[in-house]
Amino acid sequence: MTAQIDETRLDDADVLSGADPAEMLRATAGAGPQLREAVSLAAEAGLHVLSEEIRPRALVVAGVGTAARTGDVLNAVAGPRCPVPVILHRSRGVPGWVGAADVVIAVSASGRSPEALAAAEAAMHRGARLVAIGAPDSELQSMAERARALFVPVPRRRPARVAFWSLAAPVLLAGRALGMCQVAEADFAETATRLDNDADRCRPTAESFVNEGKSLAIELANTIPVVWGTSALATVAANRFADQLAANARYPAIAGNLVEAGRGRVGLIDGVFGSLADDADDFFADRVDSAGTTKLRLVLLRDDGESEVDAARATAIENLARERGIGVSVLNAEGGSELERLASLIAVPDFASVYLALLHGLDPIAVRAVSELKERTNA
Ligand SMILES: O=P(O)(O)OC[C@H]1O[C@](O)(CO)[C@@H](O)[C@@H]1O
Repeated sequence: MTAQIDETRLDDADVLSGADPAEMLRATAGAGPQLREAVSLAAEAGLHVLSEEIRPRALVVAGVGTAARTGDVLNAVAGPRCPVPVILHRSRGVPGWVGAADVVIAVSASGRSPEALAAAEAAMHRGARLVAIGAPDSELQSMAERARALFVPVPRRRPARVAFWSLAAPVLLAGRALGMCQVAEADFAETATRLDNDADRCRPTAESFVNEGKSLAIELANTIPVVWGTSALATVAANRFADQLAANARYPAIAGNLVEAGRGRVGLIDGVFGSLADDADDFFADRVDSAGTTKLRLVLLRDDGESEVDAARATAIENLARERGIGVSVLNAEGGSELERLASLIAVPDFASVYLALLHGLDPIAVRAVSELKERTNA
């Protein structure tokens, strides 16, 4: 059964502000200024000194949730020519092989996730070069000071997922200083401008028919989103979208790379949430409680960086889905640099996840289940 929705809610300013008491829309619109601020905070923190050091054997990005996504961003922007492996570590501590030849970047917006703190501590004991990124005056900052490590402050923003660019920029700048990726100052500036422009296009006062954030939310309403990226970079954006759909809108979403999708997951389109959902509609046609069945919606995040094979796969999967009556939304990356293209695939989906929450009358910030889980596990 699907939930009743009233699309006009999204074009009613009172409804939007009433359902968004902690102003998630405003926070989402601040992505551009946030990126500019993060670049200058990272410069003040002196990350450039890393360029004077010997290139590490490996770089470990340690953290959870949004903090961990920053490692995906570095990997995607650095691309396949990256001379140093970037390893994401999402549990406490660091991998057993980490030693003095490695760099550990501990990332935590609050500066207190047990995973990032344990990683910072382990890096200290193993003699690895530590860089810490997180809230000022936090446990992570104290630990960085004890270790005489570089520390980049991240202005406190709640929830942590809003701080995506504050966390990602210093990780990229550390990667650049270590000779792992090339991101020019102009790339950051142009990316911030793109984020500003996308925020303007998705602003609450722009009506649904001209507002891609709202229209994507409406397309996804009452569906199970399946978000596939056609390149490594687009896959980072796909995973970020799934994170945002879960946390902001409480929607389950499947995300990944099109290559993997083509090796098995594409079978979803023939299942009970795919083409069989139409038969279920017929079956329930006479029942009063039937308000339509939940069906997949395919979201393709496409990028000029995709290979010819991936482009052909994307078109084929799009057609297969449409032939089965499954709706498809396609977003194309725009911009010159990897960073800007990534941002172009993150900005509108970020807004869509917030508008989808508001469409259902859900506060996008207060996620009760997360708070309850933390209380019950003291985490
Ligand atoms: O970046 P932090 O503060 O370490 O938080 C890690 C993750 O934990 C959460 O707060 C959920 O518990 C996420 O929102 C966040 O990405």
